[in-house]
Amino acid sequence: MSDERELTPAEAAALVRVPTPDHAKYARGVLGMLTGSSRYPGAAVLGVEAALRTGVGMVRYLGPARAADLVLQRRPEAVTAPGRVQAWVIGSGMGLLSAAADGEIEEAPEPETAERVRGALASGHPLIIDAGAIAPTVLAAARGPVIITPHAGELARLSGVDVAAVRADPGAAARAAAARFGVAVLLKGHTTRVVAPGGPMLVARQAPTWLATAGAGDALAGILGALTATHAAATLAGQPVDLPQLARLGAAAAVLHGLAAARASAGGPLTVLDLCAALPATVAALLDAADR
Ligand SMILES: NC(=O)C1=CN([C@@H]2O[C@H](COP(=O)(O)OP(=O)(O)OC[C@H]3O[C@@H](n4cnc5c(N)ncnc54)[C@H](O)[C@@H]3O)[C@@H](O)[C@H]2O)[C@@H](O)CC1
Ligand SMILES: Nc1ncnc2c1ncn2[C@@H]1O[C@H](COP(=O)(O)OP(=O)(O)O)[C@@H](O)[C@H]1O
Repeated sequence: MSDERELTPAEAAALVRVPTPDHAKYARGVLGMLTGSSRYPGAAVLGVEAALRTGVGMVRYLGPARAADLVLQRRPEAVTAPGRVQAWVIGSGMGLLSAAADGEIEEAPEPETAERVRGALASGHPLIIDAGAIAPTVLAAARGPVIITPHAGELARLSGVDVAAVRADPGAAARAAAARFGVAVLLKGHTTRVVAPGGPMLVARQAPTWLATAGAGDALAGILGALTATHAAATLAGQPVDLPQLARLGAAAAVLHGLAAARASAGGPLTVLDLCAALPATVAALLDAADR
């Protein structure tokens, strides 16, 4: 018997924090992004674009200089100066990061970026860990609650198993990694599965197959980052961003991502920037439907 359960659009809508009249940018939430590299600067641009269009008080983009220039060209709203942050996205478009037991990052595009990654891992804030940062040593250095966002290949690498084993039973592979590493796991694919250790298996299936396109995962990390930062900013009044809540936010991000992809696709191909452009109307439609 499958223990999978689809997160409904109404549940996803309930996880979107709508700003109230007394909200200013810091109260809405600040997302820090350590993404991109000179090899993959586009991943930084896509993640920032997706986060801003999902809705957040501020994005601080703190990755390497070339990527920062491109991010600012596309999105002058992004702030590239360090400062207050309530949640972090780390890893999309970065090389393989590995942290030694003492928290030392051995490989990173630039020393300043490595230092910032160390700081983010030690901050205690919720962490969305993507792509090359999905490594046991990085997870061991993380102090805050973590959700990882692997595709099947990245989950296989993390778990030390063959990708065929992940594909044969993706739910079991995600659940095993969650238990082993003490993190929430969002395993991407046509069906995206999200699970926290010992929690229910939440799934999202809204995405059209046209979504299998380079950079789609970078946008998903940005969407999840925005949802997480807005919740982390409200922790005192609301539910803490613990692992079960991170899993719910992950499933809500996957629902939004899939619905925005469907809206952008309209039955045909889409680009990731098309998906991002469709996010505000997708959020509005989700909230509108939940209101009725
Ligand atoms: N415009 C950009 O800057 C882009 C940057 N990207 C970044 O590129 C880096 C590498 O991404 P990839 O892991 O896709 O790299 P690769 O395409 O180099 O793949 C690495 C390995 O993972 C396997 N793999 C890839 N997708 C898989 C899947 N869905 N299931 C099973 N195995 C899979 C590949 O076969 C390969 O063995 C990441 O940091 C990513 O964030 C990508 O998101 C593409 C767009
Ligand atoms: N066949 C598919 N149908 C629908 N969505 C898919 C399919 N394959 C992949 N996706 C989605 O596309 C995105 C790809 O992310 P990822 O593998 O990280 O690629 P990239 O690193 O190029 O961004 C994920 O959100 C995943 O759920």
